[in-house]
Amino acid sequence: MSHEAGALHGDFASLRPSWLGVPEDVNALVPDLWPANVERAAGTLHIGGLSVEKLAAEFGTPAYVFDEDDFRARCRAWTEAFEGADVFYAAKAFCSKAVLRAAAEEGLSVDVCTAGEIAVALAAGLDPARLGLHGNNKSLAELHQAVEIGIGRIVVDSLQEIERLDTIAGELGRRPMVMVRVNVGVEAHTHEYIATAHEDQKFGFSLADGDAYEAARRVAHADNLELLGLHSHIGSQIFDTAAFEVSAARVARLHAQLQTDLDITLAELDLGGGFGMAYTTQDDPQPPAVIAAALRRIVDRECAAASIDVPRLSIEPGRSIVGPSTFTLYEVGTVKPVTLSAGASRLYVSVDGGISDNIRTALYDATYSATLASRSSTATPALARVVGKHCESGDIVVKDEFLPADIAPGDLIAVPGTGAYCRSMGSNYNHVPRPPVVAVRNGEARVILARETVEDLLRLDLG
Ligand SMILES: Cc1ncc(COP(=O)(O)O)c(C=O)c1O
Ligand SMILES: N[C@@H](CCCC[NH3+])C(=O)O
Repeated sequence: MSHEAGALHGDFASLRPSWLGVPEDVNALVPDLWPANVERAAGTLHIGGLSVEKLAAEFGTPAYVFDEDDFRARCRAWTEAFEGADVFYAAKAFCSKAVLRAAAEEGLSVDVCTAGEIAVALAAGLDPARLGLHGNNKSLAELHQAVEIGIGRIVVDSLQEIERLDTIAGELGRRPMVMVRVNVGVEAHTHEYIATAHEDQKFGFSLADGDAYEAARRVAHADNLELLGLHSHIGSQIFDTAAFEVSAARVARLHAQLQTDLDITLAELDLGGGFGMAYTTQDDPQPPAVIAAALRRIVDRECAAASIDVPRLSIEPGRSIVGPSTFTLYEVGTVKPVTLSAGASRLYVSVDGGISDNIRTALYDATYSATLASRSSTATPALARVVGKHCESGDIVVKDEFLPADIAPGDLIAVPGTGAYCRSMGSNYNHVPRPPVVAVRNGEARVILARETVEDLLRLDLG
């Protein structure tokens, strides 16, 4: 069945965002939105030479399809741009043994923020000294474990935590490396829920009211803690280099002030993560080299002004490394044209996943794109919305996209840019089991995170 009639009729322009143009070729893949090894061959989407139909037949849908070489190349792009600095892969973006191991093989350290993420890193065989532990409410057990196994750095987030950590370290006879998370007060241009350095939120110590200074002073004077340096992270999915620059300048100034006032040397300065990636044509991320040059320039300038040595830098990108490396493969179930005002219609394309495998659209109003993956089509582009199978009208995966008007049940569609904060924030709402992650490398596919099953869910239901 074709929905061509009406697809481009009526006042449909008012239904789509201004940046979304009608594509000349609805089968074309917008470069930069797809993992490096994805192409359309004989009509069908392929990754590393494997067709999505073959992947769907072998692993089922929905499935996250991960381009491992793309991920590794992005790891290297950050380590090369930040040569001489430490790059921590932020495991919260996506955490599995294979991915943490790959990051470590490419020379990255790993940022973890719970006992669960620590467990995966240890199970992957990572050296605890290459882990950094974050969190605004780490439990006593988490702090104890971190000190006991010799985690490389613990980023403290409250005065209570400094006391707790000092006590635990004393009891264990250890002296952990500590960083102080500074809230630099930068209003980052991103969704409110993923900005972390405006004043009214839970992370870090305020720079403006002196809390950060006091926290660093207390760590420096604690009996059992070693002050490694300061840490700042202003939020996530940020494109504005100026926001990173202002933040780096502020935290570098505090770094210099503490060195002078307390007559100590702070070995390291961590500038956090949050670098944006492209989800649609409206996103234009800066390459790592540009970001690195801008940040280095600021830190060098501040250190020169204070006549102090430039500290070792570290950063913590998550999304910008793993996000673009993955697409989600769905099967289309039902296709429903919905007539809206002025006679225009929108095609509701329902897929076999939804808010349970990608909550970002609902939670942050995030934008994604999609393509018909199992074949190409000569049909007219129709304004479509990709929705899930959940009992929730906000269950939207892709809010606005042009898909061929002949899209039909049984077709496969692919949504790129789903490597970060999709599987890791997944749920089993409506008892929909979480999809697997299938890694493709050297023309071979393997499951690195298994599909959850209904049996898994029933096992937890004790009656
Ligand atoms: C402390 C910290 N570091 C790193 C990250 C990673 O951010 P992103 O995935 O946006 O690079 C986050 C998440 O925002 C974070 O809270
Ligand atoms: N979960 C958020 C990012 C928060 C990152 C952690 N501080 C997202 O999907 O964009």
